[in-house]
Amino acid sequence: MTTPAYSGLGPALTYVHERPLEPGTLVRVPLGQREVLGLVWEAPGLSLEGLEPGQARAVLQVFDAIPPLDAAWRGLASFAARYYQRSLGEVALAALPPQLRDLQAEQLARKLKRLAKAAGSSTKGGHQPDAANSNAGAPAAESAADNSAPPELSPEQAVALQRFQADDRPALLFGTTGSGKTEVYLRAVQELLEQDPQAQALVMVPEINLTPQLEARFRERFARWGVVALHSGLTPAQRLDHWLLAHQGRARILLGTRMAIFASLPQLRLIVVDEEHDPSYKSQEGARYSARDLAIYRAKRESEGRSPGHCRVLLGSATPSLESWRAAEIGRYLKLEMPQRIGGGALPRLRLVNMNHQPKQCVLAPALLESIAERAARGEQSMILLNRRGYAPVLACHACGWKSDCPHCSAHAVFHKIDRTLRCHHCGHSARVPYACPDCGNLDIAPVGRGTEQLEEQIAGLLADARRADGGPIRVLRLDADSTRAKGSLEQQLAGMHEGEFDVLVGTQMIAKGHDFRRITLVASVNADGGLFASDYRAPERLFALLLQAAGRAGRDASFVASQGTAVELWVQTWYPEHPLFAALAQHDYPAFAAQQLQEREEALMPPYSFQALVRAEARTQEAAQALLNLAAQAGEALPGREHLTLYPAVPMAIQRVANIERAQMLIESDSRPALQAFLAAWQEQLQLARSRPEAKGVLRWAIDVDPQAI
Ligand SMILES: Nc1ncnc2c1ncn2[C@@H]1O[C@H](COP(=O)(O)OP(=O)(O)OP(=O)(O)O)[C@@H](O)[C@H]1O
Ligand SMILES: [Zn+2]
Repeated sequence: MTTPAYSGLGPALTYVHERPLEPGTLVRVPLGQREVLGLVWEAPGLSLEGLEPGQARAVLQVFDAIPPLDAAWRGLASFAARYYQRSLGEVALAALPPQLRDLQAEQLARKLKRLAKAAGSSTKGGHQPDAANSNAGAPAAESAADNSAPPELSPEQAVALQRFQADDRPALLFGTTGSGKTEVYLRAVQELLEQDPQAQALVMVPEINLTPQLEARFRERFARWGVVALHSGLTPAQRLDHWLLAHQGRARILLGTRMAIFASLPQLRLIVVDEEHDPSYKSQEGARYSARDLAIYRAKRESEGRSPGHCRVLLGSATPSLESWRAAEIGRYLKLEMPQRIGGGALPRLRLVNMNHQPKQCVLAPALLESIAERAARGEQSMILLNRRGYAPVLACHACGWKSDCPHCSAHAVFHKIDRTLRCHHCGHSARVPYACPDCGNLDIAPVGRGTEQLEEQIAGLLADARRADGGPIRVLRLDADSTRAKGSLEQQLAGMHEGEFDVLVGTQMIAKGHDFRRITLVASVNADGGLFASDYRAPERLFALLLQAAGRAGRDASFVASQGTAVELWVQTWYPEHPLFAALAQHDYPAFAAQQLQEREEALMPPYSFQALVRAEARTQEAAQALLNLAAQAGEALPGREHLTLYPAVPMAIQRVANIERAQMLIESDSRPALQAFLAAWQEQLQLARSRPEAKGVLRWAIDVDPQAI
């Protein structure tokens, strides 16, 4: 009984083999005219009696050079498929390294031999696998010696670690920015691996490129145990190597992005989820799983039949998700707190800039600009957050009202001055900036609004006369998805920032995340207001986290701050300085903010007090997309769980058309997770049936998003 790597096939398929195969064994099987990778799955109740010879096809190859995927892993895949409403085959096989699909059994066997040999020759002890070094396949240069001695834990770190180890619940490490959460992760991993010579640890981070320091620290300290990485930036060959090393238990530490939650780790005993609030843990395609939520499930599943705390989870954040925060408040998770920064440094003081009182058209308030210049002159760095890339979000003609809309999407094409293009950030459409207004011929078309490209240009202009500490002109660095497209450029630019090559860092949310900048003393946010009034109920939570995380990049080196005699500040330019969000921000009071948000959510019966799913349909016309959802909703009236659910009418998505495809969505809400789950499982059939109705002609696809993060 195997499930091939293609979705939409429904239940597993039956194959025969001359000898029994253990569940979890990787095989190659025929499927139609093709030969595909499959996984042997348990099929309780399946009987081969009465099966005519030739009715089931034969397994072609058995990958017996590696052990089968274990029961806990299979349990995780089944659960994820069920919970996120996808087929088991899709989830299970998408969780395997893609290159495995193209491999013959003997090729795999050869690869394993090579890996084993590399491991044997690269270190005396034989524990450090060559491929553990993710640096583009370069041979492992580091010796197996433990070359960096861990620092002594701060009292708060020591208490947190001790309490973590004395409990068996999932733990939420609520540690302020710069409180040294990473060191707690490192120590938890170290003590586990020392105490259990087999144990493996999984450490997840939102985006690995953003935290090269974290990766470096794990590699330095734990080289002897084999550290491998798993993320989308690896070559297919590296990904396979790393996966195999983890699967064989030879790499004992796996560092990865959300996809790593599905890695095979037969001796898994600890899962760390750093920056657990980060939206990137939720997949936005295929099975829309939350790696953080699956971490909780996986640890529980791994502990089944063993001691309760056999596999532990450690979530960490200075701004936890409200879901995790609440779980910690009610004792479902263990709450660990580290309110102090390492070195006792202060958190930045909030300075709200009331934009109603600034000179007209001002980009940065004069006082802010002055403060940035003064800091640069003293050798301090500043960081300016603007969560919008490009030069301007739209070009407009003031004569006729023409706007630079994307021809394929219901969205503006963004003006990028660098290459004079209009680029759609939704479908990727790109066109040259027109010389004159395409509608009326007016030559005077102008950018409206501001993106990072423009901010970078303006700041450079505004600070043209200012000087850095060495007397040279101020250097501005811009970091966003555009400036870091080339491989390695993000790492390189970040390194430059760390080394003090730049005075001002301008960028999107990627500059606010996790970085341990040592010389930043000022952080400014220049267009946060959008988040104050957005329609998505998660917008305030996102905005608060973003601002607090951004603020957390400042003043991280207490002795530097003291020696400079400087004031560490968070500047926020806003048209709404009275907004209550800023009062909580001024106090750096996440618990107060969370309490207020949770109260609102409870009153409105929003998650985490209710459970949601979003069904999205894509079609040639908006009518068809909506019709599919509405028809399926009608057909679902009698399904199990329905009485506990609210189905809202289908509506166009916020960006209704992308790449000429119309998109609609329907929100489903319930106060009962099991009811929602039961309904969704049964409802898929109705959605499928609704597709063949004439009203739904032109529907291309639909998908369910359980626990959606954006509505
Ligand atoms: N016990 C310790 N002794 C000395 N320095 C430490 C100790 N623990 C951590 N540090 C240092 O403190 C700094 C901040 O630590 P870290 O980056 O882990 O903070 P964090 O809690 O992850 O913050 P953020 O949430 O902002 O990412 C780092 O430079 C780290 O090397
Ligand atoms: Zn577009």
